[in-house]
Amino acid sequence: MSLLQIENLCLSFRHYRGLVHEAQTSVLRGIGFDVDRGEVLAVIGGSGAGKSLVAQALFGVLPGNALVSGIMRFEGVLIDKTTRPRLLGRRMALLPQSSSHLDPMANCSSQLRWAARRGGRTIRKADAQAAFLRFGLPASVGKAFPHELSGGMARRVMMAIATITEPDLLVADEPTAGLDAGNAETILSQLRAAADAGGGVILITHSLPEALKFADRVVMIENGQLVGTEAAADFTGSGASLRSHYGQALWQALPQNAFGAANA
Ligand SMILES: Nc1ncnc2c1ncn2[C@@H]1O[C@H](COP(=O)(O)OP(=O)(O)OP(=O)(O)O)[C@@H](O)[C@H]1O
Ligand code: NI
Repeated sequence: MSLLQIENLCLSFRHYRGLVHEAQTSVLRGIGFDVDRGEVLAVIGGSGAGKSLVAQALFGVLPGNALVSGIMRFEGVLIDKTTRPRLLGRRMALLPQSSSHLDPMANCSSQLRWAARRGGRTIRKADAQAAFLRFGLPASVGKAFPHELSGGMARRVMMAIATITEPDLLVADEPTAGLDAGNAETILSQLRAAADAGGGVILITHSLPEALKFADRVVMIENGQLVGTEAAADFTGSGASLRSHYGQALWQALPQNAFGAANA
């Protein structure tokens, strides 16, 4: 049984035109994919494609004017209002795209401890320091407030928070945005290690090379629709093994392949 199944996920936003006319804008249409234990699944697509909304729908953190339909299951159990609170933070955790999700009024160590407690764990000072160190952060970061962090540090603090309970499913929404190559590699390697240890990981990214280096499969989203699911290993050579046009186009668009094609 898959760790996570998403079937026919549709999402639209309700808004008003003028004072009385209600309209709906459809932003996700018929999205479906599975994630298995031991797997990193990359969700790739351009800006505005709908990647973050898939994650927000899964975690139930959409704005009030969102209308969602479709089926999501965690280990076969339907994710709904009753089951989701038992899963969040314990069995599945989200690394959000924006660091505005950190509480501006609390230091990083408190936020890490809260996350652990929400997931049913109590951590000691040494555990907190070790969690920060895993992402290249000094122990002193524990006393820092979010406004004292650089963008890349804030992202790494959020990663420490998301992973503190060792969730079965980790969804990382553009985890390397704003990070230098070394820190990006650290985070992506930790995601890979979480999957290799038996968890499932969804890696949301713009970058095909990043996805291919760390993921097993790649799901492609364009304009709110799924336009291809490919094994990462099929992005090779001329791309003849790729089943989707979108996958082939993405592969051909990589600079090294365009160079190869020009010299073929
Ligand atoms: N609260 C909202 N109300 C209305 N439209 C929204 C809302 N949030 C997102 N959208 C729209 O839904 C679409 C998908 O947004 P989403 O944030 O999922 O894109 P994304 O693929 O994550 O992009 P990026 O790579 O830039 O983060 C966009 O067109 C966006 O404008
Ligand atoms: Ni996004």
